[in-house]
Amino acid sequence: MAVPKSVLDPLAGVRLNGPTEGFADVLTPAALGFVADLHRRFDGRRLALLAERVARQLRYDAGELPDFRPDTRAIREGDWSVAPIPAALQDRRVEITGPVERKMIINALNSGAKVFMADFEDSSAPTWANQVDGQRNLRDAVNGSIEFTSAEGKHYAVVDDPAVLVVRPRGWHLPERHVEVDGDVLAGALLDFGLFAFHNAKALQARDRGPYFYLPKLQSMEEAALWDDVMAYAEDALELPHGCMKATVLIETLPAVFQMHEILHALRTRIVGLNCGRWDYIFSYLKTFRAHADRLLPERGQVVMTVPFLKAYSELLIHTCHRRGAFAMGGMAAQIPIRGDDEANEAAMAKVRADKLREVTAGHDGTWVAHPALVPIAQAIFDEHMPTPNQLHVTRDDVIARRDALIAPAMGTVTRAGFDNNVEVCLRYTAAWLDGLGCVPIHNLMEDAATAEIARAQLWQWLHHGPVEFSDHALINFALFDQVLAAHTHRLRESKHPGAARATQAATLISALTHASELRDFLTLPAYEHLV
Ligand SMILES: CC(=O)SCCNC(=O)CCNC(=O)[C@H](O)C(C)(C)COP(=O)(O)OP(=O)(O)OC[C@H]1O[C@@H](n2cnc3c(N)ncnc32)[C@H](O)[C@@H]1OP(=O)(O)O
Ligand SMILES: O=CC(=O)O
Ligand SMILES: [Mg+2]
Repeated sequence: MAVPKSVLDPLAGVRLNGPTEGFADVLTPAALGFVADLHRRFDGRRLALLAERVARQLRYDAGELPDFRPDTRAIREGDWSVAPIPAALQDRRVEITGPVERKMIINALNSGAKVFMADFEDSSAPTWANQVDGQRNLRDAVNGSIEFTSAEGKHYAVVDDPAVLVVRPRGWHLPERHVEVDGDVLAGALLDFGLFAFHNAKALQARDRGPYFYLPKLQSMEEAALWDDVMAYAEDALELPHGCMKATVLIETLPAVFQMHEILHALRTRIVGLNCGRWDYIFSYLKTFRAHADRLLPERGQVVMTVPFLKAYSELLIHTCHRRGAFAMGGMAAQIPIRGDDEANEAAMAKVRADKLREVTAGHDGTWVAHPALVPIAQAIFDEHMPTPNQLHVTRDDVIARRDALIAPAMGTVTRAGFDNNVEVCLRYTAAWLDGLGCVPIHNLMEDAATAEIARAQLWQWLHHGPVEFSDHALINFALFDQVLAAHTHRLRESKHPGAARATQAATLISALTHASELRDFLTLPAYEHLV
């Protein structure tokens, strides 16, 4: 591996605040020097873009509504396409996602899915050990040496023709406090991207696969351009061909839906597609309109992809991508297999099938699943309705970009059960996350950082924009919230659920965030203060 020329004294100015024992093979001086170099070149821009997010949100709080940008009209109306897409990514009909845990990586690579998105974001709790072990696991997956033996003696190894690996680093907002450069805390995104690229890009490039990334939670084309510059610099520094690092961007914030052409354009030499990250998108809708009492959402179960603002978003994404030669990936249905109850399982699988059928017939080129058992289900539907590797030819010229449709309020109700479920999910997810688990099943649904954030943001809105009524006309109030939270905290503490030992700590956090007069941007930022 060539060491970037700029890294003359790799460790000068780098301080590790986490344990290093057992991590030396990942945290090599050259790898850390590379990451520090990225920090010095790009962190100032990252911080400025995060400040722009705050300023943008203040404008929304003051009544402004998100809209298409007048200054980028030429990009939207111009005639251009993204660069050709590599063979390994031409057929992405089913993508499995999951945290960077060793056994799950092997299971995901073997799942039969075309792509495995290895996730340092929504499904990962960024403990220092999770981050560094995750990098080692991915390096071993790339070099073909990954194996695992469970406590029960079951052996795991990767089969022939595994899924294509795509890595999702953390979003721009998350810090990695275990690494400081020149006294600044490193960005989680730069650590995840930097270590993965440093250890694997060349090896991947040498095969018919490459260094491929999913980029989460972007709000603007400038944030996309920052990623483009980081990747271009990394390609030079690691002596890789320009454009070999490929990106798929999640459109999972409300501001970003108004800049899809612009984001594709900013990354046009390396972007492969956009993905409908529906859960964060709903969370972002809630956050963007945190001061708009006329745009509260009904309970989570009613905010499905056929609700007008979500339908408008997914269809505009398909139309935009296909106009530019990029793939329009679908998203994640939250249902997972239910063991021991055939009827409930069949009902859950029917919901997954319906969701995938909607996606493929709308024109999506592929979709996400959360669990290996869902791969054949999603694949059967895409195989039946998408005989070609993708459907770039489905242009969806019927779709018109209309601001009001993209922000339309959603009708529905809040039931006592929906309120109770939001409290339970917030609490149990936060407790599991504090215990180092970033994705857990709760009542047979996958819950991760994005789905839990919806629950948290909704509770805040219903309580602060009151009086909000339940469907039975009783009022939602803080006394009830406190009572329901206390009951769930007690139940969790007594249970064997993940995070049971963290129940009280999680409850204190959720209570503070819900009572606070301002809706905080991310649950994971204050929670990170408590993570080891
Ligand atoms: C909003 C978004 O960002 S979506 C993307 C982020 N979310 C995700 O990636 C979801 C990932 N999924 C998961 O973490 C898990 O499926 C959960 C937590 C939802 C459920 O996990 P479990 O309850 O352990 O599932 P279950 O017990 O049915 O697992 C059965 C087997 O499948 C494996 N498995 C389950 N999900 C996955 C996965 N996503 N990838 C790889 N293997 C998996 C398990 O490791 C287990 O393997 P084993 O039989 O060899 O021991
Ligand atoms: O990252 C995906 C989402 O739905 O959020
Ligand atoms: Mg997300």
